[in-house]
Amino acid sequence: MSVNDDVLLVHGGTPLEGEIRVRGAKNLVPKAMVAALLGSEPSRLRNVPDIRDVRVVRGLLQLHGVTVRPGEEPGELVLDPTRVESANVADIDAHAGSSRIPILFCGPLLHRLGHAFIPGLGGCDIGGRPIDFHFDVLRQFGAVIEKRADGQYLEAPKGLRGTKIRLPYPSVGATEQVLLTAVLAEGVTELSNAAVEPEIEDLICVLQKMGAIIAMDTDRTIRITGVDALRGYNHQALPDRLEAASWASAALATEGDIYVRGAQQRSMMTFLNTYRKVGGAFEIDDEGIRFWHPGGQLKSIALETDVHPGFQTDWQQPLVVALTQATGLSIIHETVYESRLGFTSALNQMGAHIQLYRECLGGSDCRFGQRNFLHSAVVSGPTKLQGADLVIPDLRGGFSYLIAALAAQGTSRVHGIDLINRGYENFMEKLVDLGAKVELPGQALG
Ligand SMILES: CC(=O)N[C@H]1[C@@H](OP(=O)(O)OP(=O)(O)OC[C@H]2O[C@@H](n3ccc(=O)[nH]c3=O)[C@H](O)[C@@H]2O)O[C@H](CO)[C@@H](O)[C@@H]1O
Ligand SMILES: C=C(OP(=O)(O)O)C(=O)O
Repeated sequence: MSVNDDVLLVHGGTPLEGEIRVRGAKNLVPKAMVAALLGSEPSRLRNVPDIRDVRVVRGLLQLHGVTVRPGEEPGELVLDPTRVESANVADIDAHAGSSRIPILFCGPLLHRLGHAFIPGLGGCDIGGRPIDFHFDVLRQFGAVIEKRADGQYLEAPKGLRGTKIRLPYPSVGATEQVLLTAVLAEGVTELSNAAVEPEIEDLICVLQKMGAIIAMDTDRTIRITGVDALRGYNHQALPDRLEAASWASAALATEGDIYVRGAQQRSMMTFLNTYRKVGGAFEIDDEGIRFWHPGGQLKSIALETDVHPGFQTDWQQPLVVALTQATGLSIIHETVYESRLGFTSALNQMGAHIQLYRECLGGSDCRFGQRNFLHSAVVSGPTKLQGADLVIPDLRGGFSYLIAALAAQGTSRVHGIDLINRGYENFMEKLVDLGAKVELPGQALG
């Protein structure tokens, strides 16, 4: 995509109507691809979306000697890790790209090669995003970590041994780090205060198919019994509940009606409850979920993001755009990332009334109270939005700006749209299919 392609003109005021499809989850697929590194034979992953985070991990795996090729059905990848030991790894930095995933190569590479090099990480700029939990748990397994100018170098001189770990916070990435390391470690690992997001359960399903022994208790404890070797897997990735919720929020904000094929009730229950409280309508069938604005006024709500089964933080930004159209004061308390509300200043430029606070507004005190982070918001609505010049700050913030521009009167210029390709497959085609009036300057869409 050239620099000029990275701007989208959005002519707002048209409800989004029609059907789109979501495929495998951005927060599962790249991790399942990394899991293939642990196997002694090829794995098949189905329902793989064509998004940048998948391409980045594909490049990293290939660099490590994994052959990745399309399978028989569309969206299927076959990952063959049988030649990892003979790979000559070079130029890893160039492939790290914008994703968080390279950190999850640690355990699998330590098992296979006895060493690993992890370059700087990407991912959304929505808080400090430290990786201290990852390195703490790897040390507990027996890894030795050396910080170098261009990244982290790891070795496991005595191999990796099962251990008892308690996470300070139920981090998704650190839980996955433990899973991907413990399955081939010697002995039993007991992880408490683990994250239990649906994508983690799906990763556990992948690992169990490979031959791992993993038990999940009801109290955030996961017990992994290390095994000597793992096979390949054949797995259909769970659908992207975060993308599905983004389109649901778009339907609400634009007074539209969108059938999201692939959306699943089970992984979206908390979102669906909130959607209903706001006044959004939905109807669930075996193939997907239809989301629509039923007419009348939307209702303001108090919303707190949290780890699963709480309200997922990645659902927050798109829903906030819809809340600018709700009557009264909505309160948002972001408890997962300290800086995930900065995107609201552009919404204010468009006519929204959103005030940020350092205090924990809403139900509970969180890690960010008293620490000077603007992590609570009060949204006062409804407000008419006007088109504006917008610069995309991060993945979900970017999609939120698209929704705001579509809900607004007039034309917006949305800069930096390529970032949205990191987690939304074919989003421009989907917008066109839903009747959005969008154009890439100098090019026809749809
Ligand atoms: C690729 C992927 O799956 N990304 C998801 C994953 O990110 P990711 O796995 O990076 O998020 P985590 O759950 O680890 O982060 C949650 C919190 O823990 C903190 N933390 C995390 C690790 C660490 O070593 N130290 C530390 O302090 C973070 O700063 C953050 O405040 O889960 C997030 C929370 O559901 C989602 O928003 C992201 O979309
Ligand atoms: C924060 C997100 O992703 P990542 O962890 O990949 O930056 C996201 O998907 O909203």
